Amino acid sequence: MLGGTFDPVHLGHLRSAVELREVLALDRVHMIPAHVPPLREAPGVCSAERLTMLEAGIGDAPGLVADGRELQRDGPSYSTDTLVTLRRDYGEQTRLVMAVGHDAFLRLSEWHAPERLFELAHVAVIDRPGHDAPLPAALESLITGREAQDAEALFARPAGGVLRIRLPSRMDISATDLRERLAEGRSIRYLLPEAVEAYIQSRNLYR
Ligand SMILES: Nc1ncnc2c1ncn2[C@@H]1O[C@H](COP(=O)(O)OP(=O)(O)OP(=O)(O)O)[C@@H](O)[C@H]1O
Ligand SMILES: O=C(O)c1ccc[n+]([C@@H]2O[C@H](COP(=O)([O-])O)[C@@H](O)[C@H]2O)c1
Repeated sequence: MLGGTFDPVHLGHLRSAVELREVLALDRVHMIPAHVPPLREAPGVCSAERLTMLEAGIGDAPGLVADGRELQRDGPSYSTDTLVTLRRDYGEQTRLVMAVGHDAFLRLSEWHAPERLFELAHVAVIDRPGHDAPLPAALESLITGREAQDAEALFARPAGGVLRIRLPSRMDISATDLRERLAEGRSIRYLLPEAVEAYIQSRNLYR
């Protein structure tokens, strides 16, 4: 699972998904837009449009799935609730991984039921350029004893571990920067898939 606000999806997300799948030999990466992101203000673009952009961005990429399951629930889109549904789909013994960028990981101890999260999945932390702040004390204690040195050690169990990953193509791209560029009438070309740019232009989003 790679969840996000995806407002809009960009190449930082998509390359991370492709490389996670390769590096961890995953069958599938479910990219799941948050309907109601729990720890940030409501996005300017509705979840249905963010899902449409994600579908356009993924195109026919093997193993990547634009998964709209969080749009089916009201209230904050807690990742534990989503992982419960993925667990139900894949069964108790399947190894599940929730991937987050380092910036999102830093706030994990503020999430809804973080201990429960580790009963449901492993957490893979993706290194992200410009985001190297040290872990807060509450997070350090949450992950004590959970860190795995490599994928083999992580996957000895179906859930409960933490793995830090430095993916080959780290990209200094953020949705915040894309929204600012669009608001200022500057180019976003080559920072996200052309199909997503075309959708944004056709709907005049982020102006
Ligand atoms: N360039 C990137 N490289 C690696 N991980 C990323 C990158 N951009 C986002 N992520 C991760 O993808 C997930 C979803 O991110 P999100 O949709 O919030 O994108 P964002 O670019 O961080 O957006 P915003 O600037 O609006 O906060 C988070 O776990 C985030 O850390
Ligand atoms: O479950 C939570 O409490 C929770 C709190 C904050 C963020 N998340 C999830 O983390 C992912 C990245 O969030 P964001 O805000 O960085 O786009 C996305 O799937 C969110 O739903 C989840």
